[in-house]
Amino acid sequence: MTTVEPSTAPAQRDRLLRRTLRDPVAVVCLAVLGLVIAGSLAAPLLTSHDPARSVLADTLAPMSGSHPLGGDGVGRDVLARLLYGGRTSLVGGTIAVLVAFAVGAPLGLVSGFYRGWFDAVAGWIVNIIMAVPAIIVMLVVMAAVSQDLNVAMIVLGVIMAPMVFRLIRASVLAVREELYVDAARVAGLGDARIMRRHILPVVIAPSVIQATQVFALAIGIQAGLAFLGLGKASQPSWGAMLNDAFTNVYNEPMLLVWPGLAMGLTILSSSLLGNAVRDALGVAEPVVAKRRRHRAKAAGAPVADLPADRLLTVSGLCVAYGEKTVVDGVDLIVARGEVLGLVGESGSGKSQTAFSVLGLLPDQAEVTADQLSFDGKDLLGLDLADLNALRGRGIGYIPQEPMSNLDPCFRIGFQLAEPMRKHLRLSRTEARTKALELLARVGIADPERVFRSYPHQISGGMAQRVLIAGAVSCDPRLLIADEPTTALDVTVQAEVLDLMRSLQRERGMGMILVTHDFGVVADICDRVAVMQRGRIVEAAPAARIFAGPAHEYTRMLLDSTLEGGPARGPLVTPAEPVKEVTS
Ligand SMILES: Nc1ncnc2c1ncn2[C@@H]1O[C@H](COP(=O)(O)OP(=O)(O)OP(=O)(O)O)[C@@H](O)[C@H]1O
Repeated sequence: MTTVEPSTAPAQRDRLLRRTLRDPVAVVCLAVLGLVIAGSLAAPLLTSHDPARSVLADTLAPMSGSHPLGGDGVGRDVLARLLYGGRTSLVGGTIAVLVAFAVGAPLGLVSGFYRGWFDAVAGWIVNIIMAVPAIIVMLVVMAAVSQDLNVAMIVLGVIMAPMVFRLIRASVLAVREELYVDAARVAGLGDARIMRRHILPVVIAPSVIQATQVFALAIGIQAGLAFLGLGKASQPSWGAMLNDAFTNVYNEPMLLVWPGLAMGLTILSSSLLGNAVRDALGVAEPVVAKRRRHRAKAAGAPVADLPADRLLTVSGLCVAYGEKTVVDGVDLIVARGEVLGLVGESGSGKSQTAFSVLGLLPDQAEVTADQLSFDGKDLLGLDLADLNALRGRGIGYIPQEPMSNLDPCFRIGFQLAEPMRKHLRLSRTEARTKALELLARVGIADPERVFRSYPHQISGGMAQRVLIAGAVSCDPRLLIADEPTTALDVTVQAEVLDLMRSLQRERGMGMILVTHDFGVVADICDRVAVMQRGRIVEAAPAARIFAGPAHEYTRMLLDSTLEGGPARGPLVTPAEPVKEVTS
């Protein structure tokens, strides 16, 4: 097995920066924020005026060489107040973010991870803080403790900590139930290690967006307080500038423009930058790209040498999570129009293999392969954009849980039409027509109604038909179906399998059917690869497997299916592969 060096934190940061900088919106936002930060840091160099000093003669002074943006209502230089006011806003926003995360993040992590009495007490305290009217508390603190706007920002940070707490707690709760976290526990990893490896990476992306929101909100609230006249007179701020500008709005309307513009641009840029960073974090690190880069250095078999009918070639595929190898040197081939059953007990690595082909594994997965090619294209050389174009168009995917794979917020029609508009460049009307045809094709009696429905308004069987329609909508050459019938009623299972088989024949698609059920294999598969503990132990035409399985593990799986008996425990056999005999 070829191994990939675990990526270092600086390398991850570099990758994140590079990905963020690929987004033009992020670049503009960074430029605006950079200007605001540079302007406020360089304020003493850019202006010689004291932002708090009034000169009667400069009251509402027009723009001039000595006052590039003029004077305000009490004769202070507007440019100086704008630049120094930026400092107040940026420092205030940063204080609020730091306090909110310093209080909310550890509490959220511990509460979500350990639950129990700590979670109950923390939840109770958080509810109390959230019930307190924030603005009144800040007014009281400013009146009783200090007029400094930074003190108000500390209070604001504490008041916003519950938002951070709830977000982080919810993220931790979502991930702590995952099987792989249980596996890490069972493997004897300590809590700190599990948190660092499995929990923190999940929490970072939502935290980034939350931090930018808290920052933007804090700047707005700070300006609001200053607008109300709070804060020290010696502390210039954009809010105080707005206050002065309103007093003189009829005489000098431009006074409103500068602080308004500075505030608007800063708040907008930090929010949009948060979205861009979140997107960059959310785009799965090119697990596949990792693998590709790795492979690019190695001499893989030239894709051009593959037989013309070969659709997918997987050779020497390995997937590891830290010390744990979950796919260990898997070789698979799928010919055009062929249905390959990938069979094995739960946890044998079937889904991980399928997700490797789709490039859908999480960041933590270390993936390597001697070869991974699809339809004559070396998947190892594709960048993320090409891979995205390939998913849907080249490779379709049918998941196990139909309901959780449909977004409850959008109508079925929208969810079906959107990929077609993107991949096939169809107009809204064309995509609608095609979606309705597809719904009819997958056996939905009233396509119009289902098209207009939300996911909760249809049954599980219908939802799976919708997902099948979606998977074939962009005419993929390979369909990967991960236990597509497991979540369905027995009576619906056979219909869905029939549907998949007829669609596959009619469109000549290759298919990988991930299943643990030999009954399903018998129904639909041409060839079978049997997986045990991350390895293919036997691969052969389906008829040959049914006639006489060569590997003991295959025999055991087959027996348990045919007997219809209770599931047996895992069979401990040497995972020695039985080589495929090509027919
Ligand atoms: N993110 C992860 N981190 C660590 N281990 C993981 C992760 N995801 C999956 N695994 C582990 O990889 C192994 C293979 O999982 P996989 O989902 O491929 O099994 P499967 O054969 O498809 O089983 P099932 O039929 O139950 O889905 C399992 O032991 C699983 O716990």
